[in-house]
Amino acid sequence: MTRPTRPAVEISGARLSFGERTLWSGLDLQVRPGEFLAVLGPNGSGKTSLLRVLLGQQGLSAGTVRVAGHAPGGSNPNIGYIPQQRALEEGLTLRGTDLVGLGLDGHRWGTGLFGLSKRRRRIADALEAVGAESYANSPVGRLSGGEQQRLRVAQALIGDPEVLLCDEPLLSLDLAHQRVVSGLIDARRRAADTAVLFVTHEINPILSYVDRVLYLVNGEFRIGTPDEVMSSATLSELYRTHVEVLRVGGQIHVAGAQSALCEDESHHLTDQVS
Ligand SMILES: Nc1ncnc2c1ncn2[C@@H]1O[C@H](COP(=O)(O)OP(=O)(O)OP(=O)(O)O)[C@@H](O)[C@H]1O
Repeated sequence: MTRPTRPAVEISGARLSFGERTLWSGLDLQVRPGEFLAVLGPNGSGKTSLLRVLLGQQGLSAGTVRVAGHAPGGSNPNIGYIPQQRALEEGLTLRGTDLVGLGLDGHRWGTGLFGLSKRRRRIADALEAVGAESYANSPVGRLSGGEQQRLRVAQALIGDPEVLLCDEPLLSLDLAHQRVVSGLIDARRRAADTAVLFVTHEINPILSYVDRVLYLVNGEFRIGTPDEVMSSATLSELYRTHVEVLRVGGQIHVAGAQSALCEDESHHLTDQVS
């Protein structure tokens, strides 16, 4: 599919405040078609809120935003969304094919036989792309976290979105599944020029895919390549305390500012021993 040449996401002069508290302000960001942007920052820095703004679920306090050429809100079939990983209820009898088919809602499909068979084909292709064919007819509540997550990726990608918003899609997946899921997302943006905004606490599993980082801390932010943003100088400035960034074996390890970063430590240790 040919993508428009305009930015996939355009954010200008954006501010989001709740009462006295400003999560971010003066945010200007343009995300290109096919670009992979990682959104990083400690708990409560406003990463999920940014996705909610792009989805039209949260209004800005100031500024403007356009996603796939439109103001957010309504159902926008040009946006794919992978929500934060939550285990689906065990008793849920919905099958994988049904879950993935929900991703086609908002798209126009004929109701005749042709429309239905086209829809079935589309669902089968999406399931195949994430390697989920073997469990596509099982009740989703009985599947493992990794299997459920593959189905969510298929659901988000089935409409061939221009913009893919991912909220911690690797959370609670083991390393092998982290690689599979992040690899699928990367493959799609390369093949179809899909812009990816990927909220995460841990950059290492996706480091080789990331073009730019948006790092949010305490009302401040930096935008740049991983080398520009993930440096001792930049993070020390952002956290207003000494932070040491080490590159070891192609991975980034952040030390210091323990209280602000403590949740990252277990992930770093996991990665180090792998
Ligand atoms: N509608 C709202 N009204 C008031 N406060 C809100 C609202 N939505 C979010 N917040 C607050 O804004 C802050 C940022 O929340 P957000 O979920 O965006 O952070 P986050 O960076 O995604 O955090 P985490 O890493 O913990 O998921 C939190 O302190 C949250 O309580």
